[in-house]
Amino acid sequence: MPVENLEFKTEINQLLNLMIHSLYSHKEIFLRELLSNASDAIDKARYEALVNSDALTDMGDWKIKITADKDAGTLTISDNGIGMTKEQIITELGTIAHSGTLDFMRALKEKGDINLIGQFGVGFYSSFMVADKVTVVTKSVKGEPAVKWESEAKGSFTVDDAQKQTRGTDVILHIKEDEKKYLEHWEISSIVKKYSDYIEYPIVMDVEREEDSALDKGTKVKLIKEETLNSQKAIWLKDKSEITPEQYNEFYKHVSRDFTDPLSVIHFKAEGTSEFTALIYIPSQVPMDIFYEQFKIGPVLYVKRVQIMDHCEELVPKYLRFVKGVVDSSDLPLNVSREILQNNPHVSVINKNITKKVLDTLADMKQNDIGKYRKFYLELGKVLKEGVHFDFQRRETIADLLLFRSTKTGKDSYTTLKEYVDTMREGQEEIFYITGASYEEAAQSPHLEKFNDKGYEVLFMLDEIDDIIFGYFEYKGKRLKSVIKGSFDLDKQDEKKKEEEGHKYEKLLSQIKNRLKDDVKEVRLSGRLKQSPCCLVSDEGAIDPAMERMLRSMGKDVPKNLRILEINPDHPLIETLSGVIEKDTSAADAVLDLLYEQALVLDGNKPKDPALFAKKLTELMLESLRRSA
Ligand SMILES: Nc1ncnc2c1ncn2[C@@H]1O[C@H](COP(=O)(O)OP(=O)(O)OP(=O)(O)O)[C@@H](O)[C@H]1O
Repeated sequence: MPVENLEFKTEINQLLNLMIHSLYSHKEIFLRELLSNASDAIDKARYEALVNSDALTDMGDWKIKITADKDAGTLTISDNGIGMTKEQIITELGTIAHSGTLDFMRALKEKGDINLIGQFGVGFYSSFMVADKVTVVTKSVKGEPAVKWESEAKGSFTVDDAQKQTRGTDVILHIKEDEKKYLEHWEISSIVKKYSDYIEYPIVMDVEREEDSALDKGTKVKLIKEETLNSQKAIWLKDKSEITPEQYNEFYKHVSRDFTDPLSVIHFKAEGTSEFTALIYIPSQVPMDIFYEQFKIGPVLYVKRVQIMDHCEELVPKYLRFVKGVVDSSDLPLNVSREILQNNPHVSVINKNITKKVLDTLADMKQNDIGKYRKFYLELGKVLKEGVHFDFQRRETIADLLLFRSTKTGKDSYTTLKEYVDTMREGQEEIFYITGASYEEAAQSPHLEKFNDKGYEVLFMLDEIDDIIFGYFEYKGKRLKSVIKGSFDLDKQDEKKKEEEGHKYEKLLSQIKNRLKDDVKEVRLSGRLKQSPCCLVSDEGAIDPAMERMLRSMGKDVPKNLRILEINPDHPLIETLSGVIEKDTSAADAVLDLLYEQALVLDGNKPKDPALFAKKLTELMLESLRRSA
């Protein structure tokens, strides 16, 4: 076939430009990435051989070979893995941008930090940090002719026929003039030890050694010997005492594609009805895409040391989707399918065990190292708390792990549900909470006035999903109740007073109802206001306004939900207004409109008609200035 010249996809081009000009200080990671690709390719071939016995005849002797040719200035990484067909190599290495690349470019734009590279699957392209040209020669397990891919990362790559008899891939790096140290045996060997020691296939290299000659005693001869650079033992199968914290961290970076050290390591072996080993990590940073649908959930699944699946979502509940790691089961069949996984008793035992271990680890951290726990919570608490809604059995255990700011903690401290309940006012039957977009917004809400006045603590719920999670939750027999929904009478005296005032304000209430009939469903006297004249509240079972706004911003069709306007009978504005309306029913209509618009603003909304609102305010300001002029 003639040589084909193809263009890289735009995003890949941008990435390649970055790689070529990168000042990133850990360029050595290119080798880690290529060895990891080689190991993945062997995993795939090995799996293929196991489930499809016709596919590979020469299975076994799996190996990754590194060859440094100082004369040619090339470093070659060869594997006898699955290989690529022509079609695959064009898509995989040029025309589709893997999600890792896209996420990396996006993160780079936001944070401008090349160090983020370790977090994303930009693996192969990191070769261009040390090479000015890369050639890939590969032969697929599918038996198609071998292909050669080549590029200098200048916008395009070529694809051509190649001569290669054996299955697998050779990645040949033409090392840049100033990166020649990567052709040295000691350098390569130390990088392999540092990053890729746990790779379970031998990573070998030909090394020249001087040895005593067997033929001519007393003389030395130079011999080329193949040496294995890695210890090859799957880290999760080693004894804990044999593993250093650095090795644990390095392996974490390998499985998670995160470049920061993990927050916690959980390594355990289960024996009994189900036999498995798990090496699970809690990350220290929230993964960028954790709230996207395409986020890959679950640890890598191995069955008897054979990698079966990159991410096995059946092994962890969704609210623990931030955990990364490896599970190696001795009970599952090698050709395990998604259907088998969904109904397999061993899988549910593993899931239960991991869930318990992670929750226990978090509880322990919270108890013994609250600083570290807060760091975890600020990053990942939002995901963990989904468990209160979805994991009925463990909802109180998870609830005990949650931290809240409240009207009593201030901005920088936290309380827990347990502390809240332990210090509840006598006779208080419910746990009060307020939703809001920020601490400041919630803290200044008029809905809190009476609660503050009477000394009731109110928890702040600042994530959009909070109302859904906590709206129907009971903790130790106490219901959680939103202070912006339903009506409140915080003491018996208030109730009586409201009855009397209801009579006094009858005309005012009916006039407001009349004036705002299209905007609010009800107008009533408030039991929760102290300083403000009015506020908007929802019915007990209604959707939270923050949630409603979020759904609308996502383009969802949410039915219009009329709110209730509550007015404060003790506020001088309301009293004066009532006096005016008693004399002339419609004399204060403009003020009633403003009152409603103001309640909307306080609620985090725009006024109904911002231009009209501004005009009315201007008129009022002018009037007041004229009076004092
Ligand atoms: N040695 C290899 N043998 C077979 N296929 C390979 C090899 N190296 C790369 N590939 C193919 O090229 C694709 C792109 O590789 P790249 O390193 O850029 O990203 P990735 O490995 O998919 O992502 P990540 O680095 O997150 O694992 C791989 O998914 C794989 O399909």
